[in-house]
Amino acid sequence: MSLVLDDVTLTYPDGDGRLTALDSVSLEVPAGRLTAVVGPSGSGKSSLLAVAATLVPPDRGRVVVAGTDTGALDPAGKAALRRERIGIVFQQPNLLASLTAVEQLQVMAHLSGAKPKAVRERALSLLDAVGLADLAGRRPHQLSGGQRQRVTLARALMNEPAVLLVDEPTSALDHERGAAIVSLLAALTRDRGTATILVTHDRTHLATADRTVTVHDGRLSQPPPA
Ligand SMILES: Nc1ncnc2c1ncn2[C@@H]1O[C@H](COP(=O)(O)OP(=O)(O)OP(=O)(O)O)[C@@H](O)[C@H]1O
Repeated sequence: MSLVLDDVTLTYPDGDGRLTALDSVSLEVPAGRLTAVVGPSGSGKSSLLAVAATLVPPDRGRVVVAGTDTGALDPAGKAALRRERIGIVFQQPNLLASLTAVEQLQVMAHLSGAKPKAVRERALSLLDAVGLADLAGRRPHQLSGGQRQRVTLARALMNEPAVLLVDEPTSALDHERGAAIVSLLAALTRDRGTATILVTHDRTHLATADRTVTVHDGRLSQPPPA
């Protein structure tokens, strides 16, 4: 298992008390498999991703990323783990306006100490994998919304993450382009062997996933009926 959440509870301050965003959540995401997470607004989906990304520590329970129990890590250790083992894709493609597509990927490897030529080759090969081989020299304003989201997917894979966390990547896209992004995500998950979580509100994407879990009031439940 590349990502394990074991009996995770997360609360936020709420007036005089605490709001339980995740309630004893356990989830195992194997390498090379796409797990979709669905649930109503406010049910805890983003909180689940934030805990899995080690951005928010749980009140209770364990988060194990690629065999590392993250509870034992200090902030620097968590930052290194995020950099080296976790790829994150947010709802909006947060690309840097002044950089070309290939440069967006190259900056990810800036701290890794890899040789610039090898970094550029990897960046170009990932852009090829997401169907953008011809657009490597374009800046974000010269790309469509779907193309920008493809760049963010390729960028998230730059450091060969074991875990890929993807939050509503299709919310800014029409249905057809959204479906194409999810199919691409499923193919990349299998090809690259990442343990992938996809948060989505679009149930038509679920057929593409290997497994679906539903969050309700911070609790995970079994797959919904098709
Ligand atoms: N930083 C925070 N402080 C306090 N409460 C929070 C915080 N972040 C989220 N919450 C609350 O925790 C619960 C779960 O929120 P979360 O963002 O995880 O839900 P979600 O399923 O991702 O929602 P959406 O689909 O609308 O994005 C909600 O009741 C929300 O109001």
